[in-house]
Amino acid sequence: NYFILALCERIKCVEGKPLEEKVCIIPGKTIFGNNFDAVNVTPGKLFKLARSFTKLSKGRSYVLNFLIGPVYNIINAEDAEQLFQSQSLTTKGFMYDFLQPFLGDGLLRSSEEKWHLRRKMLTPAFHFNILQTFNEIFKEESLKLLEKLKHLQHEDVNISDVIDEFSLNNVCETALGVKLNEIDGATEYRAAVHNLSTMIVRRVCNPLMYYRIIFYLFGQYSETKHYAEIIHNFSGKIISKKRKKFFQEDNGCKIDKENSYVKTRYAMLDTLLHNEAQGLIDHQGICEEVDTVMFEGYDTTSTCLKFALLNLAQYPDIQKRCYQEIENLTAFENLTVFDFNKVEYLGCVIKETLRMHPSVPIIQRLCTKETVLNGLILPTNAQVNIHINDIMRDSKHFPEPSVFKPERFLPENTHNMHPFAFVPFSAGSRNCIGQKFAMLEIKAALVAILRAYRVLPVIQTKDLILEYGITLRTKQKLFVKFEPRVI
Ligand code: HEM
Repeated sequence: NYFILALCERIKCVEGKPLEEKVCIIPGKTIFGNNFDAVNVTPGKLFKLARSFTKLSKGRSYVLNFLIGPVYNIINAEDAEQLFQSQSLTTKGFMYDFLQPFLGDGLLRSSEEKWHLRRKMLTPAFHFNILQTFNEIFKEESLKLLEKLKHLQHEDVNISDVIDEFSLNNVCETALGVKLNEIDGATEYRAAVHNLSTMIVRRVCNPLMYYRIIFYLFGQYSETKHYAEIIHNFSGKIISKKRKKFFQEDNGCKIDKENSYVKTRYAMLDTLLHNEAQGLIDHQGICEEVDTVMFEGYDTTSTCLKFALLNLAQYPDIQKRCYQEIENLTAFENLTVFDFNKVEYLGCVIKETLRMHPSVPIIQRLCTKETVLNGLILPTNAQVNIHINDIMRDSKHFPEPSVFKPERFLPENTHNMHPFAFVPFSAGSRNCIGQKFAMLEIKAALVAILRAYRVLPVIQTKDLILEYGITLRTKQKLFVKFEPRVI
């Protein structure tokens, strides 16, 4: 039953056939299974290692054997289908434990009853009517972004410097209902999120640090605690302040009977305070959800926006077509969610960006009991890695997968697309709650930028060295130039 020297329980085939007939088993570098394959690799090497496994397996999903349990790695849409449709394989894998000091048991990490309750609670905060009020925030922040770019025209701009702030401002104002620059400690907050992410990735790269006791004794436990405290103090302070205001102004009246219609500007925190008033969530629960939404909504969106700008700079013809699509739209301040939804080709550019450079390249599930999946028997504690990155680069579904072709996503070309071939936001019950939010925010920023500037390349996308982070990262800094349009 055991893959002996890896000290790992085996995955078996339902029909009792040899496992190799169903999946590829990646041989380890040592006789101890794959236990020592990734010791002390860098995030960049880890990304490369995963791609080398994909190459070795020739498009078949594959198995790795570790001391903590076997890992079934899904790399194609056909194998992902059952998992995404499963109602039982919804518990997150061990990597998400590293986020616990930071996010607690918020929506991303929680499971079963707690997840159901919280997902139901937060869903109205992403309703179309609420997105319309968020649209006003996205437009304001996009105009502020243009103001910043005015001082950076014709220069090589490190886009992280402007885009990260844009994205964090948006999520802070939509989640908490306050402008980031009006709050003390915003700079420290941003730095703490960044440092914590870096430390989590370092932990992922060192399997010894997966064991809590080793991490406490020899890892960066105290630094993790320190940065987590900065983050919690920041959001906790705002939550307490908003709670006072919420009850003074009787904001509970903002939501009508259907729990969806809002007349005034609204924040996700209002939804949570409304539920607190009904005894459905407590202060700690609110903090968990606010931290989760801030974290999930910040880095993911800014990563996509940065890659989209790089792609637009790289392909001037595609950029020109996007510009032609938006140049005659009404004044930016008046654009509605409906207007943004009609901007079809730019939407295809964002989707193609997410296909080639998904902000979240890998997600993970845990088998809490023996589980049958794709004809395999996965033992308790087996992990399932879903390589979103590989699924969306499968030439069966995306011919010439390394070529940037937004046309793939035009409606006439998507009729026969496999339902799980394009999954940047995951799929099934644990899909991304913020996907419409993200698409709208990214579109607003790109429409504002493209109407004012031509984006020019400084670096080549083909030269980028990709790295695993909590979100996709690059070894290099990302630069483009912004040249004002002469109209
Ligand atoms: C381009 C932008 C984004 C991408 C690519 C993205 C991708 C994803 C993915 C792949 C998951 C599944 C994670 C897993 O199964 O472990 C997820 C979950 C989640 N996302 Fe996003 N996301 C984006 C933007 C956002 C935004 C803007 C928000 C909120 C404002 C958000 C909030 C969440 C939350 C709360 C979850 C957990 C949902 C649950 O488990 O019920 N995301 N996202």
